[in-house]
Amino acid sequence: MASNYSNWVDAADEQEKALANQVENIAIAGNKNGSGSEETAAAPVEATNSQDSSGGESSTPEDKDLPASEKSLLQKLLRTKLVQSSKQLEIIQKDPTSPLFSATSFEDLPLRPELKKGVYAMGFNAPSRIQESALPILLSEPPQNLIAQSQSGTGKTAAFVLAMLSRVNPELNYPQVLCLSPTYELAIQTGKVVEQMGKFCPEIKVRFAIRQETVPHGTKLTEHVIIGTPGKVTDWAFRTRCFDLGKIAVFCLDEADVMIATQGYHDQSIKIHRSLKNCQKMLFSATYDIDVMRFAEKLIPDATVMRLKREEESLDNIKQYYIECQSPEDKYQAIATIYGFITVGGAMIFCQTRRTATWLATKLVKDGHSVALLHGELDVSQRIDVLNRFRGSHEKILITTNVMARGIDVEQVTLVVNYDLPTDVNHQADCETYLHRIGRTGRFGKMGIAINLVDGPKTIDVLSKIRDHFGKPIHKLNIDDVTELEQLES
Ligand SMILES: Nc1ncnc2c1ncn2[C@@H]1O[C@H](COP(=O)(O)OP(=O)(O)OP(=O)(O)O)[C@@H](O)[C@H]1O
Repeated sequence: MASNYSNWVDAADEQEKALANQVENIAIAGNKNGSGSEETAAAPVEATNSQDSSGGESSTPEDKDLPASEKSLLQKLLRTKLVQSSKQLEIIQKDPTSPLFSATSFEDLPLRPELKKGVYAMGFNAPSRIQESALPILLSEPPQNLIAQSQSGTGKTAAFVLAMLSRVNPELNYPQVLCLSPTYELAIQTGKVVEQMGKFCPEIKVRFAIRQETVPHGTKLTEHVIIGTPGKVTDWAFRTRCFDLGKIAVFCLDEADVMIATQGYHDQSIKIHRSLKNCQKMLFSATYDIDVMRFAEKLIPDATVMRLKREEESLDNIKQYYIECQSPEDKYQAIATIYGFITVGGAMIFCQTRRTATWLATKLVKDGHSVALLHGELDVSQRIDVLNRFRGSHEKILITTNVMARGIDVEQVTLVVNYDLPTDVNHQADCETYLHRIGRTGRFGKMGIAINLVDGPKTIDVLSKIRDHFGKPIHKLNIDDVTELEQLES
């Protein structure tokens, strides 16, 4: 059941090799300056640290070429669909059909007063549906196991962080809670949520088990919570032996489906899972395909399972569009045009390979745009630097690969563009990754827009499969046609 790749990034690498020829064609055809793909792909990635003071708002050559009416219309489309007040959020949370709905308040949940204080300090007024339904199970005595599915951006992280922190006994100075994340960035982000929610529990200490973190030989960890990636956690648990898996009281697998379905993660996660004793287990994700869910249920046979129906998986607050491109040049041109419209929020542009991402970022920078680039090959400090700059809106556009597809929560992302549609190694539609990618926008009830670029029968077929899978419309967006835009807006 597990795929043949040792991890998420390796899987992307393999896809990169498989797609090499296709990328070559894009590069050659898409480069107006006439330089070949190797040259552009290998160009220094100034894109990561572009100091363009325009911040993405300057008048670009594409801006100037566009009719003013068209420009203002797409801007309006983006703006009106994206800005949402806390009043609107309150209304959404009272709508029983919304995944953010809750009948209860945080006061009704069995949370410690310090944790409630932390939640309110984060500006959360009411729990979301997943928080409302998962927390009573996770906080019950005796502890119960849970396999939970909830749409992207609906507050799963807050749910499991509250459960994890509730179970810590700060008087015991050893790791009691273990949370596994598939990527370095996600582990750090979860750690930040732990820090914020645990603000009034200063006695609870957290340790990251991620790349570049080391533990001197013979050390025993005294922190209560470990958040890390499977490789480093395996290393610490079985080689360094700086903590005892047998003493872990809570085990959380975030993005559980990819942890189960990707071979390297699978092997490490299962090895860790096997060494747990008397431990509460919680699995969270926005997606579980049938095989993964079957496996998860076998792994934790006594777990309560919370599943979504297929038609509930994708969120209505994320409007999906596609732009039909005639050629690879056209695809680049579409991005350059869209760039001119991003005056609010931020955008994430997903490419299938590091190479395409690098090529696209380099070309956009050469053409005078300010964009950031993040992929798995950058070193750790570069990755964090790029993400922080993007979070701080220093760059409004992040060009990236699947490494950023899951879990990353950047509130102001209003637009996701699939420069390449997500496909597996067999070039088939990767519906789960699609859902996670578009879920980087439309966080917690905000409106978001996802735009897919298609450039030929193969990609149109992939998009049709994705549309049929989720049963949600993906509208055609003709950025040259103002009337069509007007219709789409309504
Ligand atoms: N009860 C709440 N009230 C208001 N905002 C909330 C609440 N719970 C979570 N949020 C906010 O909603 C955003 C999305 O939450 P979170 O990252 O936990 O979603 P998720 O379900 O884990 O998403 P993903 O599937 O992408 O991992 C975050 O910015 C978080 O701070």
